[in-house]
Amino acid sequence: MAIATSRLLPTTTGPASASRFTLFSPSSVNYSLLCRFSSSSSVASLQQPISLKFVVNNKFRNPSSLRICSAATSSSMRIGAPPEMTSQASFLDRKESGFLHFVKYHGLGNDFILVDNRDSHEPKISPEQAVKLCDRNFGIGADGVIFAMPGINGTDYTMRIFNSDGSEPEMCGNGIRCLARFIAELENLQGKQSFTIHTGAGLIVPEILEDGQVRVDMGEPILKASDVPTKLQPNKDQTVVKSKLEVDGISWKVTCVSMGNPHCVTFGTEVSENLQVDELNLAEIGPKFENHVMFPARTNTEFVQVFSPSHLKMRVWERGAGATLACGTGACAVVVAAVLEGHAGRSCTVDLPGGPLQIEWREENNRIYMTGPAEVVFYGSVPL
Ligand SMILES: N[C@H](CCC[C@H](N)C(=O)O)C(=O)O
Repeated sequence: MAIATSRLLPTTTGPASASRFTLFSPSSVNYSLLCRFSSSSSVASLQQPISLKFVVNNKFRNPSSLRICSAATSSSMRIGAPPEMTSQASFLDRKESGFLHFVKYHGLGNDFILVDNRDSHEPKISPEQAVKLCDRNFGIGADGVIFAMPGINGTDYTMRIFNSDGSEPEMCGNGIRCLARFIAELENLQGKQSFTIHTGAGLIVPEILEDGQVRVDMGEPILKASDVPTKLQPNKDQTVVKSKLEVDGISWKVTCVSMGNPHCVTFGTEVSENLQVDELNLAEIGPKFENHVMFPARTNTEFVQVFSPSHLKMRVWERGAGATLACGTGACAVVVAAVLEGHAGRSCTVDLPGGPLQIEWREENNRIYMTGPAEVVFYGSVPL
């Protein structure tokens, strides 16, 4: 009997006895469950279907039985999967109509709903549906929805992505690492793999490494002001490096870089270059950069602190997603800006709130390489 281990993650912060769990069961079946909570001796016997959210350490492939070891309880619980779940068919093969079957992934906490869209170049859901599904209270909760689609012009696959506000960006660094791992799972591929992915930023090549991390050739940075795009007055070489941007009466020094999507990188203001990023009120200042008139396509904004020429710390306010725990294209733009402004070398560790990324801007080919994790959070189905 296959035992898939998992951990319960209470989705509420209330006392353990009040923990509520949400499972997106791969079908409409819910589970009845007997729960013992460590904070009370009474056994809460819940006969009506409730649901659980759990992190499945193994693939949800043959869950003839699941042992649930709850973080909220000291005891383990056993639930039986409904009959149809015990077939060899993997959850990933489910195709019931009227439901969206998805896998939730995250790259350093920048989280996405991944959809197997290999049968069509048309996304399975609309931007409006993506907004609803990304809602962290009324939906699944995510920074965006990513579609694995058939390749174009000889690439293995195509990636399209909707931000949580429904807008469609050209590229997503953390997202393409998650997409690579998702594709490997769909194709049942183990070990080192690399894929050619057509994106709005052109050809991107993620490679799954032996240790499960993903290294991505993110292509070349775009520095020409009109291509970022930004309306800021460019320097003689058409780039915007350490230029002045007025936001709410404060003069920021910014460098603008596109990784297929626009980025405005700042290390500080005209008055103080030594930014303490943890002190920033992103919710207050982020939207003013994102929607600034100088960025006709809006912009992602990265606020950077320099620890050393090879160690940077950043926080990000993303276009169409707000403050996220990580931004892969943003980390790449940050290293480019740090080199151009003379703060750092071409190989850096970039600390993000969700964890570190390794970024290298190679001089010999002008391409940027990003290395970082991509993890499954849970599998689910949601009625459309
Ligand atoms: N919100 C971004 C797309 C996602 C980028 C970020 N999540 C990454 O990892 O690169 C934009 O509208 O350009």
